[in-house]
Amino acid sequence: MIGDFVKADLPYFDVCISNTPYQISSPLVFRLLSHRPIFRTAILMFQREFALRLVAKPGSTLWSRLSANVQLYAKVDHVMNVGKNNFRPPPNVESSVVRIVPLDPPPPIRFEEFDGLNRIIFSRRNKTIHGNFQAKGVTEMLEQNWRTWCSVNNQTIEDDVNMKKKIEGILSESGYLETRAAKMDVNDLLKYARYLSLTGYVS
Ligand SMILES: C[S@@+](CC[C@H](N)C(=O)[O-])C[C@H]1O[C@@H](n2cnc3c(N)ncnc32)[C@H](O)[C@@H]1O
Repeated sequence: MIGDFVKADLPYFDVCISNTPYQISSPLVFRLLSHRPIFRTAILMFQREFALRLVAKPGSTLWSRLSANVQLYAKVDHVMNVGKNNFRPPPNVESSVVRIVPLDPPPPIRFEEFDGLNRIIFSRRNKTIHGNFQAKGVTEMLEQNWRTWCSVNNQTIEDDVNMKKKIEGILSESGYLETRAAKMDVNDLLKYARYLSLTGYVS
């Protein structure tokens, strides 16, 4: 293609095959997943570590915000290893080819809402959700989201809001208080993100 794949207007396509520089791996994947109409399949080459995070399963050491964000929207498979000695001169890193097949229809949540939750809970993925929501800065951000949500939805805000208590209440209601992101699969995360989004805490 001519131009920057991440920024250019993309024409209709059914299949995408690419071997781009590895520094644009993440924007490339998210550009593809947000593209409409949904394409059929993409065959892409990435640095091995990035590819393994794309396909990582919940509970494994590589399960991360990237794995969850991508697997919410697509089925991802590792197709083959491509060793560095296949190139002249050999690069410093190993490569892998992956296949990305977007889910059609896509899941019923905005990417920003799902990623908003993942950003918080994968920052310390082995801590409990409860622990992560107590982290410095997180309570302030949730309060900001909640206040915006209240004003958009014409909800009255009490004078003396105890945000920590409010968040504790929401977390216990959700049933995920003691769960760790490292162990949550995409369905758990989706359910939880929808819950927080409906109550105004992630946006
Ligand atoms: C590793 S080479 C691969 C060339 C060829 N596709 C192949 O497999 O032999 C990476 C290619 O990606 C192109 N490229 C770099 N940044 C890009 C971007 N942001 N959008 C689209 N193409 C890009 C480069 O111009 C270069 O041709």
